[in-house]
Amino acid sequence: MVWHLPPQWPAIASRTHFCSGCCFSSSVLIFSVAISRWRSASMMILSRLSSQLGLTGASRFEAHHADPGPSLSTLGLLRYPKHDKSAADATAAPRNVGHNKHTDVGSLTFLLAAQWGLQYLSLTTKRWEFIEPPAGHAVINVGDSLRFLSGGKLASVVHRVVPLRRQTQDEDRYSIAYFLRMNDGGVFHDTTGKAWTANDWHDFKFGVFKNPSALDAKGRFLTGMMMEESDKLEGGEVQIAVTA
Ligand SMILES: O=C(O)CCC(=O)C(=O)O
Ligand SMILES: [Fe+2]
Repeated sequence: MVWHLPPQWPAIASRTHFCSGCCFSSSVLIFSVAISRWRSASMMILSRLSSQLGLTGASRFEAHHADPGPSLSTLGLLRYPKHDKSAADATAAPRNVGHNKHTDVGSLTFLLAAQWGLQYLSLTTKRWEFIEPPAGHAVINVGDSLRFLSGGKLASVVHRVVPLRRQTQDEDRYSIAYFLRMNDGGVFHDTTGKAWTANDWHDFKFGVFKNPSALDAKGRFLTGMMMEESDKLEGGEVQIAVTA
């Protein structure tokens, strides 16, 4: 889903550079306004989806995302450092820059990025396809908990971040993601019928991100059980995990 950002919303979507010092501290207010607006927009989307699916009362998606939580909803600011494997100092250059294939842990993700790099796994072509950074818009992903809560009626997108040219990225890439997550203790069932609380699923999946080969050799949890049958991709796999 691509979401149009109204012009009066904080102008952070088109930024292609942030430093961790002055840029960040001068942006705290902007980020808090952004979080509040993205949360409102996310709740509106949840409400429309609940109505479309005929959900009522406590089974509506909004009921699992009450404010104040507690919840693990969060804002992430990601930097993918530039690198060039063929450069003279290639040994010192960052390697394996990107984000490995995954589905998002929570309910909805509001993703802003002005630079290329995001790919999704097309269920139609069975290939990784680049998503053109949509100027003035956010990309919105359905995450695992919303997919499971909806009993599979809503699908999560398997996605990853890769350098545009395989070994080279000419500039740092930045993205901002607002992750709306269910209230702690909220329960859903995965595709095997196993019950999880939202926070247990979050913690388990972050363990998988850190150590996929030990905890999730088949990539089932990484991909929110979206790739049970169709893990055959054109273009091969890349193992990438480095952001800063
Ligand atoms: O940086 C991006 O464009 C995507 C980041 C992402 O998929 C994530 O943090 O879950
Ligand atoms: Fe993601």
